[in-house]
Amino acid sequence: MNTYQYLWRLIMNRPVLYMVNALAWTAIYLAPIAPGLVTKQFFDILSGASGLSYGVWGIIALLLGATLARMMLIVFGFITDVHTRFRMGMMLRRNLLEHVLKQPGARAIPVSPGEAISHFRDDVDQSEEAASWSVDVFGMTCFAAVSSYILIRIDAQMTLLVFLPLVLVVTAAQLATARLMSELLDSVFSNSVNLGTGLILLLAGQKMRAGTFTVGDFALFVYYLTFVTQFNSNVGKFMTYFKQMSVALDRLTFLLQGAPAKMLTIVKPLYLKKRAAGLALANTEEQAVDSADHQTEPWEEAAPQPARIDALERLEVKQLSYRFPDTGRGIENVNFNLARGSFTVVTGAIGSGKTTLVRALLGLLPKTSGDVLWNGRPVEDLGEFFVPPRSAYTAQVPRLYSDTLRNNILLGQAETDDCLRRAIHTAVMEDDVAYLPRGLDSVIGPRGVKLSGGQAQRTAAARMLVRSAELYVFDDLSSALDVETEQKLWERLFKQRGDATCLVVSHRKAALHRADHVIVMKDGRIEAVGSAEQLLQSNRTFQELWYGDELRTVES
Ligand SMILES: Nc1ncnc2c1ncn2[C@@H]1O[C@H](COP(=O)(O)OP(=O)(O)OP(=O)(O)O)[C@@H](O)[C@H]1O
Repeated sequence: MNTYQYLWRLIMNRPVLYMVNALAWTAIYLAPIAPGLVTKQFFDILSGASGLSYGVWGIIALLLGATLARMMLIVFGFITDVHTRFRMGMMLRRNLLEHVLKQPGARAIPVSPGEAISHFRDDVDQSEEAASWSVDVFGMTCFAAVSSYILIRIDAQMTLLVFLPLVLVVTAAQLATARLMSELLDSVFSNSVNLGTGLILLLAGQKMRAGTFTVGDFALFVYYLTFVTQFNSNVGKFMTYFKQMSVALDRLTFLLQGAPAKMLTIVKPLYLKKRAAGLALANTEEQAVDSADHQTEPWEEAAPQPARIDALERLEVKQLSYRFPDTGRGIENVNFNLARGSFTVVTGAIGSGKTTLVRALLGLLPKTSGDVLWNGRPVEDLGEFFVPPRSAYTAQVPRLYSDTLRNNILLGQAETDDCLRRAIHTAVMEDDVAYLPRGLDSVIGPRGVKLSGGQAQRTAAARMLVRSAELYVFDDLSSALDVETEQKLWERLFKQRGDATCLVVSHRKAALHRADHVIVMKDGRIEAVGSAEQLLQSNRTFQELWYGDELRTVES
């Protein structure tokens, strides 16, 4: 999709609303034609070049009426413009977000979250801006056409001088490279218009002396020139915005990671609340889209019933592989089974593939090959399947938000019974909550900066434990915990988990001791499987990890 097609598809998002907006702004830009002609008449009357047809008060009343009418048009134009822009921007953000949310969680965006947010904000704004200015350019072109027709009829030579700067502007904007900033273009525009004004003054003086040009004509030229100035700089602005829109399109397409750019502009319902006032037309369009795709708004539907799930008896992972496209590293042909109620620890040296394994299993990374079977049935879409109440997951790096501790843990889930208190207790957070100035209602700062590393990890654990799940997956939960706290955490978890199944990435003895099975990873493959006792006898990697941990404990 090139930039023209992108602009066209944005416009076709709400074609009727766009047309209403274009008509409103065309009327606004054409509005000065009438007061220009009235002004000419006024000065011609004063200088005696024309007879008195309306009277001076009549002319003043006409000017006031034209100004009032233009003001009302401008108010209407702003309303239509806001509606048009808002819907374009919402459509882009909605479609982009839908795409991102459907991607495997760990590869949802190809850039950092901060960069993605700025693409969502700035690139969408740039696109909206260019689309919105296309309306102004159309309106101003209509003004240029009508005014030049009137001016040519008065004096063709002078008209050329008025419109000469326009030609310069369009050429300058066309030649402008990415490095030529819009400020520089602006200065080119205003100076070329000043030049034009000077030339008109020089020529008008001569012609007025020769009697071929009236004071009214002069007033009309100067009056229209003001609007031609606007036209010049706005055409230039549109061209600059259009170029920026092309960059914005590239960035937004990059976020789609290979998906077709057309999906950005697919028209889908926005679920905007219907307004009592506002544009009847816009409402009609909204309703048309709504009735085509959806009969009711999501919040008007009955609350979704919790998914009926098939309790986990046995999870089988067969030949699971994933390779990172850039490094070629990852996991290769991983096979293991988890029985209901078992506690399995995945261990291995740094970079051996533990995180990649759990992420590929949960569909957070798109598996290259292999199968996952839940009670013997293959799971089609791992990312959609492995969510509460089937499974809950704590990532190695907790993702916390600038909100209260309570909201960070609940993450939108309703606070029922004493689930929150139990989750906090299992995650060994009760003392931290007691010491925080406002307890669970303390705001923890951007990314949870007000919490220590251990507190942040336990908050993430509480977030997972507050959800009841058949399968709990912990990725190196204890890396920022002291040995004593970690010991407590596993003890409490063992007491409270019932027959939930646990898959834990860890190299710590507190977890390894409790494991029914330990899986040792090396270079992306399973090197050995067994109990900690068996592996201590037979596996060198495991021995190194075990004694290395002991050494670290002694040193600390
Ligand atoms: N985002 C990534 N892009 C490319 N390669 C990656 C990426 N993440 C991990 N890898 C590579 O994949 C391999 C497995 O990494 P992984 O993070 O799964 O190891 P790990 O055993 O979990 O390590 P750690 O103990 O540090 O968490 C490593 O060689 C690593 O360099």
